[in-house]
Amino acid sequence: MTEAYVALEGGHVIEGRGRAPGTARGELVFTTAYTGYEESLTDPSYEEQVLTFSYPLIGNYGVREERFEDDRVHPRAVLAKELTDDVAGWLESEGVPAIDHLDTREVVTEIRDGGAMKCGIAVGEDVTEEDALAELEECKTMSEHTEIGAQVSVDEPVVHGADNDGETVALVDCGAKGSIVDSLVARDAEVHVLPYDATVADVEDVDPDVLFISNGPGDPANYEGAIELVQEFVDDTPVAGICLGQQIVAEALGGTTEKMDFGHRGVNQPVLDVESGQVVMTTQNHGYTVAEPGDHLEVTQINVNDDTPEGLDGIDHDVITRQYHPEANPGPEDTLDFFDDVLSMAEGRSQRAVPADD
Ligand SMILES: NC(=O)CC[C@H](N)C(=O)O
Repeated sequence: MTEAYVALEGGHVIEGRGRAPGTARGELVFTTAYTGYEESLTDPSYEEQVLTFSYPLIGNYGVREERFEDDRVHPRAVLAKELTDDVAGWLESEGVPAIDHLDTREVVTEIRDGGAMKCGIAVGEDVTEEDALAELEECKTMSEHTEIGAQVSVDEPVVHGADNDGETVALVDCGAKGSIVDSLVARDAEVHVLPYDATVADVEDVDPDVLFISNGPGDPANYEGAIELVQEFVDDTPVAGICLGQQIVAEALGGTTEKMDFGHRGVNQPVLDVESGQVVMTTQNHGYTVAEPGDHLEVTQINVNDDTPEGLDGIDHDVITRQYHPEANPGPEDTLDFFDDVLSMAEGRSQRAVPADD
């Protein structure tokens, strides 16, 4: 039988059943999502993390490419109570180690008590606990991955919806989920996906109606280029952001971010809209949060469980951001209208920029 070990920060080693071979290391996190494993596993925001599914059976409806958010699996390794052969085979073909038949309640409890932590993974015929511990030894914290944007971003600009007549969006790709592009294109936007380190001139070339900062992995402080773009354009161009995008916008406009203990990952996180009093169910996947919004941003939505900021509006600029994932995939579609709000804000800019003929 294949050996399989997870070495947790502090040296505790958990044993399971090997489902896809290899060694790996990363930040150990868990998601409570009970559906949408294909979307989660292809979400670039999981780059450099090891993903534990707390839901006990993963893979019961197969693996289909049309549900992928990107063209590869992003977590470094996958842990679950039970993985189907479909998912295990997919992970093996992607070279991503996978382990099941371990006590995921124990893993989740360790993370809840100790916070998201480093881990080492070893799966294979001849691997030992020491191999997993050696991986743990080499593991970096998320904020030490200073070049993580380069691992997940496009290298060159890519245009989607070139024939659309709607607003022009410059989407800074810090690891964008495909569904963000799809949600904008479906609303008639022309979306210019730009590398995470796009320059001011690159954005000026697009002359966007809105500058949109995507989701993405790692510490928002490591995206200096995107932070500068927001500072450069916010006076004249509406700005939107999702997840990492909200954190980058806050950093750019005088707010601060901080690491959470174990973050929010799942598809039923309740969010309160402060003004309307309405609660929506949201998809989340983040380990950092906005700590202070600063003087230029107002918190419009909060997480019902822990009051962390879930939505920000510009006080003196056209800015809207969300900490959760309005594009769903996986998860509930309660908040898709965020994209309508972003494009209405952009329309205001395009009307200002193009004076009426009459
Ligand atoms: N999904 C995301 O954009 C994640 C944002 C950031 N990397 C975090 O962990 O908080």
